[in-house]
Amino acid sequence: MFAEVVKGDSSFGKTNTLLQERIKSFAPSPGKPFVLGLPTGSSPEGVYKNLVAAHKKGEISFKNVVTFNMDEYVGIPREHPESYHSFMYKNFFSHVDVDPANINILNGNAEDLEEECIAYEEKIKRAGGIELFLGGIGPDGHIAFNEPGSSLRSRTRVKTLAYDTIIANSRFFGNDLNKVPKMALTVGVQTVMDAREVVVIITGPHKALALQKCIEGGVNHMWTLSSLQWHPHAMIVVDEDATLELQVKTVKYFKSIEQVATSEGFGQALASEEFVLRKRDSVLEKLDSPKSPTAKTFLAPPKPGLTRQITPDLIPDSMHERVEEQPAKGLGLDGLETKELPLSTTPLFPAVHMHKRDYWYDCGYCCGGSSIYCNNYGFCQVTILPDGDAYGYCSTVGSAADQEVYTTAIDYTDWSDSCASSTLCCGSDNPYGIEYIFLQGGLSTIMYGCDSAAYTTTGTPAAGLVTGTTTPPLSLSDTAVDAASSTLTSPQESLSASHTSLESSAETTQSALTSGVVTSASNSTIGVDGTSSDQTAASATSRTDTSNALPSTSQAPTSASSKGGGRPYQKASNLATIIGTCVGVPVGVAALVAGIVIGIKQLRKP
Ligand SMILES: N[C@@H]1[C@@H](O)[C@H](O)[C@@H](COP(=O)(O)O)O[C@@H]1O
Repeated sequence: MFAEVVKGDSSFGKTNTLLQERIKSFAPSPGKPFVLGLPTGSSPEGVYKNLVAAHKKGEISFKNVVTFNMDEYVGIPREHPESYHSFMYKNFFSHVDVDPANINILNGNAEDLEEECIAYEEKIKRAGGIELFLGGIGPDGHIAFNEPGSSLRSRTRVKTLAYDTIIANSRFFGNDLNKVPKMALTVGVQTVMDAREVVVIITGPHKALALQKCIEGGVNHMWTLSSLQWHPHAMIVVDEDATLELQVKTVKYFKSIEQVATSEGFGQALASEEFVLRKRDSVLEKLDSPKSPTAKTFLAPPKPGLTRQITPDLIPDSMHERVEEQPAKGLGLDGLETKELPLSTTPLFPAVHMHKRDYWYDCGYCCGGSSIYCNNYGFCQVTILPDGDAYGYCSTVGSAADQEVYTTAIDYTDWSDSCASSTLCCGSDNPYGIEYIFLQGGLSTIMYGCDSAAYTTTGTPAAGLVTGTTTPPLSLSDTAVDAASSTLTSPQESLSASHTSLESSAETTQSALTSGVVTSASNSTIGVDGTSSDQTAASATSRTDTSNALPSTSQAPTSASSKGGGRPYQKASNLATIIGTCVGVPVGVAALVAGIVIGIKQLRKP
């Protein structure tokens, strides 16, 4: 696309000059008329004036010019002053020597409008196609009446006018929108594009946006003129006002290339089709000459016998069939030598997976008939660390003498700490029994033992170790097992986490004990006068008074010199809660009974 920026009215002069040049150089004759596409509107008015003037001066004849107008309103008589028929005769045809038989304008009053449009396309074709289409645009960038959204491949057809166009054209109808026809016949975008050359006049600031969209934007059916970007010979002649929305760079670019082209002697010349064809023939002749390296004889003919199936047989196969199953032994895919490395003898994980876990067994297991228990009121905890250490923990609340937390740590490998003749029972006579459990092979085997100061003797692992199945004698619940499995972590992580957990457990328990979590149940649940004779039963059952509470951390043995000679004392995280739960229920029940008894007594009072 070429845009020529001219000043004011000179746009008409330029276009006029160009048209005259084209017609003259074409040298039209009755057998070879110049086919000219023409627009209406104020934009081409000046061009028509100039052409008429030139004709009157004898500079140009339109005798052998065939014209095809772009468009016409539907529904207004051709004699209507604003019909495009009237416009064309008034502004051009009546003043030049054009043969009326060569004038083609769409008939907006045709009985069959579609037929009229099809016939129009056919007439253009029979006339040899349009040599030059002159055009203008609407403010919305439409060319002819190809309103926004028109197909860029459209051809002559009936078109509904856009509201913007009706408003724009109302100036010709006394500014009365109702008088503006709503339909028109128009050549299509493709009809314009088929012309050998397209020249469009765009003037005035009201068309600046359309010009910008068409030149700087992409090809878009909302600005149908933009289709000219595809045209090999399109020229837009604009005035300065129309360039207002263009980038300065764009305007300067077009101005500069025009200057260069003119100074180099190219101007806006457009060789005739005949000239181009002649040129092409002579070029082909040269190329085909036997002396030419591109002559046909130089092109190697296809080798005889070399045949190829036109359509290859489509034999379905699957990808795996195309790939070699096994690479050649000793060779990798990329041809590199490979060799099998022996499997490492060091397992990634120790055969025995130690799971860090605090096992709390409820009172039932510790006290109620379990062969492993601390004593009648024992709470047992075993913490197994990934390095194989197991921290045993046992506490009792049975009596003042038993209210001592016992702890020890036993190396997994150091079975001398185990009771050599363990029967898995620390025994009711051993108030400081320790249980420890090892989970082996993902809980498939459970090893457990029993240890206490009294029972610690030297012995072999087998003596103190009993292997069991997944149903541990301590009846680990499914939840406990699941939780144990979920604690599978790297030894380093587990070790560090377990230390952190143990530290925080100690703090939690300390704070729980100090804040009286254990006693709160008795205060709130019992709700009876502590001096009542019924309290004795309640407190005897519940053991929730602070005197019976577990010792604080400071009271617990903390060194290897404590009973059992174990490692530093470790507190359990939820010891207080468990105790609270264990003792809370009987306390609650007792309180309820006590309350009822007191209530009955009070009722009986006169
Ligand atoms: N159908 C015509 C177009 O062919 C013309 O280009 C346009 C612009 O008219 P003007 O030049 O008066 O602005 O008006 C009408 O919509």
